[in-house]
Amino acid sequence: MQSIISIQNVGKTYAGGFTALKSVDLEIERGEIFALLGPNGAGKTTLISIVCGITNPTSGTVLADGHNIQREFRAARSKIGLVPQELSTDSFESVWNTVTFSRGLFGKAPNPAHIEKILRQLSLWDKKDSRIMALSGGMKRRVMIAKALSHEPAILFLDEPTAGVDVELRRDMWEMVRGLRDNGVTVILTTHYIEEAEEMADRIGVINHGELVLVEEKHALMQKLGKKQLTIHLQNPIDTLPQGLDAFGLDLADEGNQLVYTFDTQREHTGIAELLRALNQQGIEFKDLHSSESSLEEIFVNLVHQNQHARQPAG
Ligand SMILES: Nc1ncnc2c1ncn2[C@@H]1O[C@H](COP(=O)(O)OP(=O)(O)OP(=O)(O)O)[C@@H](O)[C@H]1O
Repeated sequence: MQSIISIQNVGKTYAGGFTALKSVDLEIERGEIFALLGPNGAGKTTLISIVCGITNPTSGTVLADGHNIQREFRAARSKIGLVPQELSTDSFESVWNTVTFSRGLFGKAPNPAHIEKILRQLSLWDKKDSRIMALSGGMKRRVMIAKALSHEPAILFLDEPTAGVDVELRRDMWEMVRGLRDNGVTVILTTHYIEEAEEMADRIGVINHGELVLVEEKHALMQKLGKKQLTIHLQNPIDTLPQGLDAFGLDLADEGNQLVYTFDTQREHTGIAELLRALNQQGIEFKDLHSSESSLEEIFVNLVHQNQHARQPAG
């Protein structure tokens, strides 16, 4: 099946000569939640702005549901809802009028039932007659989402949707995004909260210095790059590691009370059985074992770090 968004060879050099995107290729599948991660200034907003037709690329093409964003702007844009990073809604208008007006901008016939549905979904129904400027920051953010959904887009972009919102609203928004996906909407979000990507995304793309350094299904990514650690709590502390355990690359922790064994989740044999046998042979007794998996956050930090090292000139 054709991807809902096709980004081919997209590059962007700003007027001042700064290259924010090099040559990005990315296919977004219909109905997925795709999280775009990257440090500040990596090029996430630039990429989103190009896909939404707000910024022109210096090279390459973008198709939204088969429509070229530059040559067929109206058709392509009508497929897209965008919730920008900055809250720009601060008017005297009511919530209802604001959201209804947004729909009209896309040339869609009025549909009060649809507007009511999204306001209810976003817990804004009882605020429908309130002026935007009288709402809290969290409520304003919900209005931004309602506006983006007003014309029934097939694709929703959320640029940092939960920056600065409280935990409750964040959870509500995750719930809402999942609901949208269940209704067939494709969601692309950027976030600095790795937890958010870990919780929500089907696939993850990592962008760094204007390059897409990785695109992977979330579980595969965690499987592939994740490391597991086994912590062995010893019966009696030891000062040094016996030579017989050299092959395992163990670390001594907690003043000799713990041994930490790190292994790749990808490997067929974890080596745990051998390690436990070796401990037994060395007469090292333990009272507890505890294993943990690296989080997406650790994986992400490693990736961005590696990428930075790779970019530094040798010498
Ligand atoms: N209009 C512009 N003119 C010149 N440079 C720009 C312009 N807009 C963005 N940039 C630069 O392009 C780079 C990428 O910016 P962009 O906003 O896309 O990053 P981002 O990944 O969204 O960052 P953040 O996480 O901080 O939002 C930055 O170095 C930024 O300074």
